[in-house]
Amino acid sequence: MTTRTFRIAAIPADGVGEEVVAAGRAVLDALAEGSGGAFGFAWEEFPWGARHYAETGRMMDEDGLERLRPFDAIYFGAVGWPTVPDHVSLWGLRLAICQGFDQWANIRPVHFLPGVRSPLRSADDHELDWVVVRENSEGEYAGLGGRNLAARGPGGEVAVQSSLFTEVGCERIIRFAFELARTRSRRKLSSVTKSNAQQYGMVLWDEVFRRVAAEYPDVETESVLVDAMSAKFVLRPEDLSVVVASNLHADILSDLGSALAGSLGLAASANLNPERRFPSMFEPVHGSAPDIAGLGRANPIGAVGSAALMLDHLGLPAEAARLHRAIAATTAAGVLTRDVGGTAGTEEVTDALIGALGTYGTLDG
Ligand SMILES: NC(=O)C1=CN([C@@H]2O[C@H](COP(=O)(O)OP(=O)(O)OC[C@H]3O[C@@H](n4cnc5c(N)ncnc54)[C@H](O)[C@@H]3O)[C@@H](O)[C@H]2O)C=CC1
Ligand SMILES: CC(=O)C(=O)O
Ligand SMILES: [K+]
Ligand SMILES: [Mn+2]
Repeated sequence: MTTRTFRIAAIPADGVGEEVVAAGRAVLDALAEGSGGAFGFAWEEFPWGARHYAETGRMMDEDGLERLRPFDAIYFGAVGWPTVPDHVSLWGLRLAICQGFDQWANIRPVHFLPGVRSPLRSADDHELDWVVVRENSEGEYAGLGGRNLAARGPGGEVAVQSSLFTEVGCERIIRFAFELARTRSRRKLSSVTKSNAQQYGMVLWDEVFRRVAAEYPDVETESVLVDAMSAKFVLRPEDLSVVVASNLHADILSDLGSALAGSLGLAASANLNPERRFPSMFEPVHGSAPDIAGLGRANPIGAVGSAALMLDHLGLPAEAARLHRAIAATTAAGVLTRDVGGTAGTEEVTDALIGALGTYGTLDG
């Protein structure tokens, strides 16, 4: 049998990023070992993050993007630590990679897991299953603006932070979301907007949504203002399937969604360059969680779910499904970290996931 070896760049970065990336790597290596040599991972780990910044003055090396470019995928933890201003660390690493590699589609699924109690208690019996599709290249995170102290003197500083909405940028993410909606049992796409207050960018977004929607008559659509959508996430979660939103709106809504599923520690994400001109990057939705970092308590499921999204992207859908089954078997067995009401540590959950791969994982995979 020939072995397909995938070259993966691991960037654990800061805080719990280190713990959950180690967990994800262990689970992926166990999966590869169980494949009987069909595939394997060649890892290279990059020590970028806040510690690297303290040593070098940079979050990542100057030639970082060039060095990452040949990899099949990037497996990322989380960036940010109290020693570095958050806007410096975020722009120096995660946004530098996402925008530098035109990873314009950020996929963030939310679903219930057996054995994990959602704060939406009445919804626990429903199949809650959404995908938030986040515009990941422009919008409110275009980095456009400036600060001007000189013009108005001390105490009068002015800052401008502009959003950029391009027709091309709106269309590609909205079309991507329609295509995704078509693959799901509930063919519905909800567009998140704020065009009542933001009369330029969000109105363009709405117009593109309506125009593209005409090409997908088989997909049910709705356009919902972001404030109302946040209420709908809580009150009518079963009415959502695919939700497409701007960079900022989807950032906020995806944290809300993962909290409603039980914890931020559960949520997975993929930063995709759909044209595959550049490597895509897979990371849990959560940040570096300085409040629990280093204690061995981080929930690894968001990072492991992100590894499943990476397997799908690498053309290994059966292996991705196997990983999802191992996650569900582990939570159903009550092996849970503290954030979801259990007592297990990161390593215990990781061991249970690896064990589940060997038993439940092979049922029909
Ligand atoms: N993509 C990225 O790398 C992101 C980085 N950040 C950065 O992370 C740092 C901390 O940001 P916060 O606002 O505190 O958000 P956070 O997501 O790191 O933490 C929010 C809350 O969720 C909990 N939590 C997060 N991940 C968890 C896990 N795996 N298991 C159990 N509990 C978990 C934390 O303990 C905390 O109470 C900041 O520097 C921020 O800029 C924040 C979000 C995303
Ligand atoms: C930066 C951040 O919060 C995110 O990418 O989700
Ligand atoms: K992250
Ligand atoms: Mn976020």
